[in-house]
Amino acid sequence: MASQEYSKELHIALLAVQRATLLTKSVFHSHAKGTLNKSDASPVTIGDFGAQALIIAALQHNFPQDEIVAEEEAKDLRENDQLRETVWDLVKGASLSDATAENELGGSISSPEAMLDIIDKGNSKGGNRGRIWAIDPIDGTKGFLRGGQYAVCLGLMVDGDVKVGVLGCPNLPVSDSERLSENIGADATDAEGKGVLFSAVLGQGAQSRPLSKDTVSSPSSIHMKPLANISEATFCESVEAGHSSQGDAAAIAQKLGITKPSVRMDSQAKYGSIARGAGDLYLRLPARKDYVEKIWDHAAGDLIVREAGGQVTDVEGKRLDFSLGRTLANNKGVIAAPKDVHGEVIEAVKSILNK
Ligand SMILES: Nc1ncnc2c1ncn2[C@@H]1O[C@H](COP(=O)(O)OS(=O)(=O)O)[C@@H](OP(=O)(O)O)[C@H]1O
Ligand SMILES: [Mg+2]
Ligand SMILES: [Mg+2]
Ligand SMILES: [Mg+2]
Repeated sequence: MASQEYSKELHIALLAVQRATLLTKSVFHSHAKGTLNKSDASPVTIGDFGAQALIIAALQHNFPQDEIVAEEEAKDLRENDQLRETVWDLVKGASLSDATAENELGGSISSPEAMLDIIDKGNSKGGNRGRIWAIDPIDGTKGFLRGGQYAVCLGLMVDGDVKVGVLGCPNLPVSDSERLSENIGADATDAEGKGVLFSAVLGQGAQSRPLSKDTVSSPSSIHMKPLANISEATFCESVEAGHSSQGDAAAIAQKLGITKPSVRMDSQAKYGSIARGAGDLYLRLPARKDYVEKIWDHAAGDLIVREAGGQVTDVEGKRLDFSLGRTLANNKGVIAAPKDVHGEVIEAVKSILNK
């Protein structure tokens, strides 16, 4: 069989996300989390730094010419010896149990200094030319800290268009058929039956597979759930009220006749959940006028939902534009829904937001 376009990129992305996701799980279970507050008051942990180092190392080994846009930088680790050592201890011990898979990722990083330089390789400005990977080593860091939902996120853009996307969600159920419940955001655990990788390649559909400790497991195709009536929909939104205008979300739901309470969960696990039909809609309404969304918070999820039969736009109905640099400078908010009802949702969104 002729290999499909982007098959190597997908394979490496799956392995890299899997290895990094396992590192974040080990941080959750056995380490002090080394939490710092960044200048925007959001948290970053040793898990964020470690996962970013592992993913970039794997990309550099396989695709040395590619550029990388990643959320974190090594500055705090350069200034704090103890923090650097803690992250290094984690990173040097992280490997997939399958030797072939680990080899494909280039094996371990050689030294703490090399690790810092690797983390800082995620400083590309992004843009509309060439191959650029977008990495969010832990999306939903607050969810991660409280044992809720979070995701390790990786997307490949070529000339500003997302071609490959992978999400590692260790606290979501493996099963695609389990519908979302209200407490999934707060009470998630990575007990038996939990841990899933979502992926998509443009034009080739979307898939899920169980998170494993060695090589990647075999996939199942995922699809958004057909909605006979929009009023039956379950919609997802952010946990933090400050990230999304939840009063407006409730008004939009009411306008659409939706009576079920929203499911609040952190991270791109929201995109994965609707792509597999566990939920139906994702509403992310702009709350703070000055907040501009980052490409690493949406690249993989946008593609996975579209390849599962959904449409993803901003609140005005414009497709997300990943070609403008590190941010979605031309978009406000995100509305993701099955293709055939997306227009109806946008009309409701506009009617509430324009009031
Ligand atoms: N003010 C504001 N408005 C909107 N979005 C913001 C804001 N501040 C931060 N962020 C980014 O949101 C990422 C987490 O999004 P979530 O949907 O998981 O939000 S929430 O945690 O459920 O509130 C989170 O990603 P991580 O930093 O990777 O956790 C942030 O990049
Ligand atoms: Mg962050
Ligand atoms: Mg994020
Ligand atoms: Mg993050």
